[in-house]
Amino acid sequence: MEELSAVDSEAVIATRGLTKRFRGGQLAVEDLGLRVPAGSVFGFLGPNGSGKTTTIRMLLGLIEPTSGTATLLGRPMPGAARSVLPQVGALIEGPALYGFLSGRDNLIRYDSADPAADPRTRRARVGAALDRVGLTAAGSKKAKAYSLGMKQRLGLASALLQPRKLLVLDEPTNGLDPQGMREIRSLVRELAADGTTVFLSSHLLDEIEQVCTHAAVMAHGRLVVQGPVAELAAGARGRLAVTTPDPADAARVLKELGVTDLTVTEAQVTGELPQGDVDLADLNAALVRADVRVRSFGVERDSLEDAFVALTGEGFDVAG
Ligand SMILES: Nc1ncnc2c1ncn2[C@@H]1O[C@H](COP(=O)(O)OP(=O)(O)OP(=O)(O)O)[C@@H](O)[C@H]1O
Repeated sequence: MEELSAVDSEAVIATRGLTKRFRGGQLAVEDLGLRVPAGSVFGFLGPNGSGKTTTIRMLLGLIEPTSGTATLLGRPMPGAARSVLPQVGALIEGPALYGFLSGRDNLIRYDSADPAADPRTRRARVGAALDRVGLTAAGSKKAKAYSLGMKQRLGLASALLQPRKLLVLDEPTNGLDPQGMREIRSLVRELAADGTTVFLSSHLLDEIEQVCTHAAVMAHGRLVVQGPVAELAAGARGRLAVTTPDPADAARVLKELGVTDLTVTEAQVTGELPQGDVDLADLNAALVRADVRVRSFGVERDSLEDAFVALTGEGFDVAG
């Protein structure tokens, strides 16, 4: 078992051939090889139904894989669950809260259920966790009076009662308003700055771009791509945009130079840059030589969303 950690000691989560077929025959996750580097904020991205929750449940030892292996903090799951899980904070599905108890009392109750938690230091631990998520002032309010964002933060506080090497968050901003989303995102950044590896699933691309250092993209139970977010976004080519009072002439020149998928409007031409190395200065010079008057000239950087669509040929169910 120890060789597993020797193979990839810097990976906090590593899976090989991880597969889950449910009893009804539904193949939810297929041959997944995931690698989550230590210290990363890792976005696990995919449309609804692409297998994210099923993967997370296998990682945490809540369900058995049909085949393949998973290691968490270098130890095999589900075999090492008893020694590994105390170092992992998890928030999957909405947090289970007692509405009639205050936020603070919810955490006290949660902490009391942990046999390893010292009762003498409980109040201090709960106070620190409330402080961590910015709920100190609201700590004595009943949880049922909390906004969704506050409930989600209280759930995070419960995952932070003990020091954690890894936090696993399943759709932590689902159902939150923009302000609630921002709060969770900044909390995730703070936790990562303290050295905690954060693995979070989301179906929102811009969220992943804003907060994650690394990402993996799932579609139909399979891994499409994984790596540093900056590299994933660079995977898609940029789109050239030229603003000009002579769009027809500009389009003709650009076409001759290999620009494809041209779109011409009254004052602008956009198109896909040709494959390979293209010097934008040459394109601009060619336009000028052909007496095309250029007001602005540039490449619109593709987002991770463009990269995703290019890779999978599908978009996201953003409403879902
Ligand atoms: N217990 C189960 N029994 C049978 N099929 C299941 C079960 N759980 C999930 N599935 C199916 O497996 C596939 C992947 O589901 P999963 O919940 O892992 O996706 P997801 O990416 O987490 O989506 P969501 O964000 O909607 O939870 C879906 O087609 C789902 O219907």
